[in-house]
Amino acid sequence: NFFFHPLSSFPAPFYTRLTSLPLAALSLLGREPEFLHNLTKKYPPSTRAILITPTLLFFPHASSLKPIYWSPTHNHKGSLYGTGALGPTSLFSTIPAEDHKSLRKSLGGTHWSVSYLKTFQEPRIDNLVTFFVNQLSLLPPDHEPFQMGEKLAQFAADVMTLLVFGKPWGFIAHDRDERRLLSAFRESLPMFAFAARCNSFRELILSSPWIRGLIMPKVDDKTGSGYLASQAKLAVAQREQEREQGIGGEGKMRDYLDYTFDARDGNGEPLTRAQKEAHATLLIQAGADTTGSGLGAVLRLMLEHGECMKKARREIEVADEKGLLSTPVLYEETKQHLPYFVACIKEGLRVNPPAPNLFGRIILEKGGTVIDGVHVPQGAEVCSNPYVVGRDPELYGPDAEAFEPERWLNGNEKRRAEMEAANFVFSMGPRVCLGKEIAMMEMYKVLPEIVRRFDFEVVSAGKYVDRGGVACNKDFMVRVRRRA
Ligand code: HEM
Repeated sequence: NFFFHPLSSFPAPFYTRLTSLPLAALSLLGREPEFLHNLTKKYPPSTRAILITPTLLFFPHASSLKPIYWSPTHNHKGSLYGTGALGPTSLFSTIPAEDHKSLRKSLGGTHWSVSYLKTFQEPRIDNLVTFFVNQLSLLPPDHEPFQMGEKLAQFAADVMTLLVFGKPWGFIAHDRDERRLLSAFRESLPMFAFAARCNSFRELILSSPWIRGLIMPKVDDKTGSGYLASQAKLAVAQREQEREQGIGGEGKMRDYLDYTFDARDGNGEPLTRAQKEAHATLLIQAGADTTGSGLGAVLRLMLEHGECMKKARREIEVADEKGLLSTPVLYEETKQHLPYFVACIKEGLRVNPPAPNLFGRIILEKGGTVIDGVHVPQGAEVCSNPYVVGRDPELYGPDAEAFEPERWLNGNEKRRAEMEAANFVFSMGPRVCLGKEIAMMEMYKVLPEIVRRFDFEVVSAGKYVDRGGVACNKDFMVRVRRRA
């Protein structure tokens, strides 16, 4: 590793050059994002890439994102995805670029676009926003403080179960983590993140069918991802039956499971049952806790920065006085009439990205390639991380670490366009998050609506904590009071 490895000439602390264990351990402890950020600061700004395991090259600057993630030739995912953490292979865990391209073509489509969402799904999300607000309104003024981050994650989980299966699972109605969907997922992630980074653990231990049998979720589990997989199985079987009987399909309110029946693979064949089930499972896993984390982080940061909250609330009041906002607020209204609130959302996601993970890609080009001015040999695994590139002083300036929504509104237009283009919260390029617009729609609706309706008493400020690549808002405790 020190002398003969093709990546040996890249800068690295001796311990990351020696073994992948330090990074894996830091990830297990939830310290990876800060570690990478601090590591970046230890090298001069001219350092474009750092070796963070003996085989993994990390690019900390925003200028590296386009060459890594937009290149059709490096769309091949890296070993970080090889743990099977999310169950059977899905769009997310499909490694080869070509296979991904064809699966994405079949599962993508206009039903992921903003205009589709506004027409067909926003009214359904409105019902959940109203229900969420009503449930909070029922709390007595002296109620016990509760975990606001959890509440918002439960809202996001209801939205996802509604959009995928046609019915929310009742997270908001029962005020609990139904079937431990969120907590079981969170508990499993650090171990899988460890396995993703620690080459020997993954190759020697996780590849054993016996060990996999022990730790992987099972469809007869009564909770967590195993239960989710069993529900996806059941739902796919039911839809098949309904279609055979001529019920459902066209004309019916369509949810995302329905669209897996329309999807065709590269040969024009329908997806297999397993593919449909894996996709439904993936959408919930990828879209519930991540969106919940983002919702919690934005609200937490706004409350932490009282001036921002004041400004955002004033903006809502002015828009309300002019009669510009519906109840609940529509996506388009937030976009048009609440620019400061939108800036708070962008800034919150930049500072506390919900998925502060390493997104690895393999360089397959013959002779290697050049990324951010450095030559990377063929076969190397490269990655970046939204927490670190979101703090790149070259793009965001000396106050890159501060929460300053104004940066998205004021100043140089060219710089703002560069910031938009370098937004890595949802990744970018051919493997960009499929549900980005759904997540943004949730943010643009439920956050302004609760800020409009409630005062928040922060009992415990809470903090941003990484748990195996998905962050949460730990101990963010509030009391809420309905505003007049
Ligand atoms: C704030 C919330 C969210 C964040 C931060 C987020 C982040 C991401 C990121 C970073 C990726 C790319 C991973 C990679 O390159 O390997 C991704 C992929 C994906 N996300 Fe999201 N996501 C969010 C919400 C959602 C929602 C709501 C859904 C579903 C409706 C969703 C579905 C997916 C899917 C299916 C993929 C795989 C796409 C592909 O590989 O083609 N995500 N997400």
